[in-house]
Amino acid sequence: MTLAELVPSLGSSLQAKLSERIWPLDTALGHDGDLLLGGVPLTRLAAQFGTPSYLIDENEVRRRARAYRQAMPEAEVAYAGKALSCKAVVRWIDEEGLSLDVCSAGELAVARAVGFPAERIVMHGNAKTPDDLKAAIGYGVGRIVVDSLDEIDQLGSLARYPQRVLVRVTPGVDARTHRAIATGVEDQKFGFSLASGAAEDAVRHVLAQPSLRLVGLHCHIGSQVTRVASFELAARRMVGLLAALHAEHGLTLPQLDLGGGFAVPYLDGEDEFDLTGFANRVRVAVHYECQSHRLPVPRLTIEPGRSIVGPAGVTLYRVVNVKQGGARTFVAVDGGMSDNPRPSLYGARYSVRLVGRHTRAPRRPVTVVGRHCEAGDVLAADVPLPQDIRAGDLLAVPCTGAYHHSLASNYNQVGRPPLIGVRDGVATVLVRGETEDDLLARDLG
Ligand SMILES: Cc1ncc(COP(=O)(O)O)c(C=O)c1O
Ligand SMILES: N[C@@H](CCCC[NH3+])C(=O)O
Repeated sequence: MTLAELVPSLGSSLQAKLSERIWPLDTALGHDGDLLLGGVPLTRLAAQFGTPSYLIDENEVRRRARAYRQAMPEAEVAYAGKALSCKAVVRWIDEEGLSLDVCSAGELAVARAVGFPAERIVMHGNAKTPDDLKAAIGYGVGRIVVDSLDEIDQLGSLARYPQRVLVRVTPGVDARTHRAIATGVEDQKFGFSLASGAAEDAVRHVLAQPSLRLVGLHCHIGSQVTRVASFELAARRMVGLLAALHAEHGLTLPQLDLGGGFAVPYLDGEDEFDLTGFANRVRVAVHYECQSHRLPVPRLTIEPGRSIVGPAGVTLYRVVNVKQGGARTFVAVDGGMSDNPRPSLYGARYSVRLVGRHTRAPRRPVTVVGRHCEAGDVLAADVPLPQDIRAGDLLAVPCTGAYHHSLASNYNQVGRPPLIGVRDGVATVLVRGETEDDLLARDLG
């Protein structure tokens, strides 16, 4: 069963729902080609907040958070804040009873600002700075996931017993995702290799630090992972390591964190991740392996980021011009790689929809490009849009809630767009957009 089928919609709408599954569940068709997100017309949001704007549907985020808890009630679900971190979203996550994965003092500061319970915070990072570690210790975060021998030494001298830690392990599992976001394979910067014995060395190193208390192991095989079998394999290998540590040190580690990485569909027709299948197969694999090694079953943690917030987000753009260039028609919008670098980084593909007017014009493939000074600033190649698309039209891009706001830049001195929350017909500015004054204020000349 997929996440969309697991939990019924929280909100209700009298309007017709969109059949495409890439929009938040409550997205409704409005008048004259408008769409309603969280009960608010997109044309009204564009008029009120300008474009580009990031929109996030609060009910969709909450629904997804609940679906994870429901699919794995025995596990801890820690939202990965790197996907989208701001006070409101972190507050929703807290209210839904999830834990939180942070990977910098900055992400922790957001959690602290809303009083997120420290014991439900896990800190990650392959190169945590002394400031990151001090912030984590200062707030008393529940667990720190150590990722290098240097870090273990440093944390050992900064922390007071019992600072709980997990060791990040690279299990040697190829999750068959984009190379830049595949983190379970050998020969890369994250974690300690299982195959080489580095993970067991790291455990010995932690055990030698009197201020640290080892409570478990962690792995994260990558992001936008579609294959449940990859998670299952990683889980088996991790239990194998728990068993080896039990044999060598007599250690019974109570926690096993299997990371995040659950894929979401970006294009209509792409499959939803099989969340129930994942939960069942991983549960069975862990129980089976534990039984065969005569180990107690550890408490599992999973860390979904993208799959909690990605499909809850929509970005609005205004068309600036339409140009025939060689073989292609370019539709240039008022945003681009500064608000969405994913196409340039990962070759990510998106669907684009004209909003706010009806047209009978046939659709033809166009290339939606941004405003930045790079030929590679393409937001969506070969997407069908009506032939009469023109300057001033409003475009909406779904599935932009994860790794858009958090990856945004100020390239070409462009201010980052606002983040607008929508829920039950009400829109709220969650993070205001950056102005030229904001950018100039940091420039001390
Ligand atoms: C340690 C860790 N946990 C969780 C995540 C969240 O991944 P995703 O957003 O793909 O669920 C990441 C990012 O890939 C990560 O590095
Ligand atoms: N930024 C990546 C995901 C990184 C996951 C974090 N480890 C993306 O947009 O797909």
